[in-house]
Amino acid sequence: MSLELSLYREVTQTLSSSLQIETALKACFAELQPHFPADGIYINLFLPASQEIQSVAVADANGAKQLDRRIALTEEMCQLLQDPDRPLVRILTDVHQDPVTYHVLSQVLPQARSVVQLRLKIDDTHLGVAALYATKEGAFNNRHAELFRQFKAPFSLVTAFNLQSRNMLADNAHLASENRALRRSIAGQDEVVGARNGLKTVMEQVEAIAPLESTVLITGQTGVGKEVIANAIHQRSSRTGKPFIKVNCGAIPDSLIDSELFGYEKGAFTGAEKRKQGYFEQANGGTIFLDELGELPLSAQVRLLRVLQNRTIVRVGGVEPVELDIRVVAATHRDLAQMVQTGDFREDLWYRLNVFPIDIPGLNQRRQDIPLLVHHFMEQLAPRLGFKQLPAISGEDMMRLQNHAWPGNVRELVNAVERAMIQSRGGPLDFRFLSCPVAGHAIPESDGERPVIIDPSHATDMLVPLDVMTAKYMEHALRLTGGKIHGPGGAAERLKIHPNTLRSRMKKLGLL
Ligand SMILES: Nc1ncnc2c1ncn2[C@@H]1O[C@H](COP(=O)(O)OP(=O)(O)OP(=O)(O)O)[C@@H](O)[C@H]1O
Repeated sequence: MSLELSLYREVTQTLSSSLQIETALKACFAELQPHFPADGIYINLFLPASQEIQSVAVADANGAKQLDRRIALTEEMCQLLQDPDRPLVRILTDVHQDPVTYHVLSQVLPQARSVVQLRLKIDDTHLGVAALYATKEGAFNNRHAELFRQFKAPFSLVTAFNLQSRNMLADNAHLASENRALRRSIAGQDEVVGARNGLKTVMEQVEAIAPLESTVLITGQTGVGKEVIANAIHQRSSRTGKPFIKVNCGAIPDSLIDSELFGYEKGAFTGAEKRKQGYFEQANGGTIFLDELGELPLSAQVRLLRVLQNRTIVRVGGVEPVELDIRVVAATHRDLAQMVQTGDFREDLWYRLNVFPIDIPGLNQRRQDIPLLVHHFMEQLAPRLGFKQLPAISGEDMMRLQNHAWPGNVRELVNAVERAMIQSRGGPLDFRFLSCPVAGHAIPESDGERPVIIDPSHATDMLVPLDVMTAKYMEHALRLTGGKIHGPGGAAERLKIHPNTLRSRMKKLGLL
């Protein structure tokens, strides 16, 4: 058998010996080395779409590596490469002889001084080059070029397949990331955990009202998920993508309500150095979410009513009305109908807001959602708390969670899951700190350690107004905190309400 033929057989076999191009290239170089004064071999691909050369793999006597280096080409270089008259095999006694080769090799193989290059083509498509290189100039002659020429087909095939599988892998990675993004966006829509279970009726109302422009009033206890539902309405409306501005009405001091809600003109008051937009203007085109609406003082209620009626605002210190395109979603944990009766809430405003009320049941009325919620919060918290995989929860502890009273609703559940994850030592989560069963109406004190028994059956038939009861309880809380309202250990923290809300209620109840 001639030298050419036996070499061709060996090289073809080694090139097809591995799916790893660098492994195949290394074995191939071992076969070629005795016949060429070469120090190494490389394969480069031409990527016409991005006008780049992709350096794919390189091998020498010491080893081989897969590269993924991309080198940008000029328009002129691309034209040179695609020139049909570019020879199939070329010897460059000095790499400077060819501008494209020099441009590429100076970046990926700066030690190469001379090369014998084989152009890789399939069906007239220029794929790139396979080349032997030497670290000295003028290493190759015509005999080497002729010997190398016969490998055009095997090198082209191997390169084409490698290119195809690389593209497939890249496509797969791209599809996988698209898939993840889609899942995330679907999850975004379904962020409401329990939408098909305990919140099914609520979500039916959300789906029905979201596409309309109607004002919505969301009611439910603190921490029950009112903001989550307000968000779901916005996301499912035509205003999605536009601003969703949340205003905690209970957190704005009375004296600032007007300027915060409606903005102010330059010079409206001392310190008003330039015009400022209020929450309503910021929400223009989108949705304004008025949380803790029951805390809004009567004076601000009048102005809110005017906005709802006219869809215009006037900035503090201004005269011109500003037209707004706005959807109002309001929420409260208070009984507005009752407040209307006691004169604390304007009846006309209540009628305007109460167009489409959505009441969210407390967590203790939808215990079937608890496992789903726990899983959801574990997934949410895991990255921040450094969990590589989700911790387990024993059946006993899941029972404990399902039997707990949850006076703080979903917010309390989030906190309990976070606390259990922080305390976990790699084993299943331990929820023994929630030691109060439902039946006794025992609820944990805000420090979560000791259960407090609240047993209404000990009350007499003589009921006192709820405000009196609330005032007594607040006084009790202030005694325990030594009069401290806000900050760590303050009454607001222990009663789990915002300090401003506590202050405004104390004011209303005559405690301040
Ligand atoms: N159905 C739900 N799905 C996912 N997360 C929820 C759900 N309900 C509540 N949460 C989470 O529970 C916490 C409290 O919810 P949210 O702030 O919506 O309650 P809220 O009723 O508006 O509270 P507040 O009355 O204090 O304003 C948030 O962290 C929220 O993400």
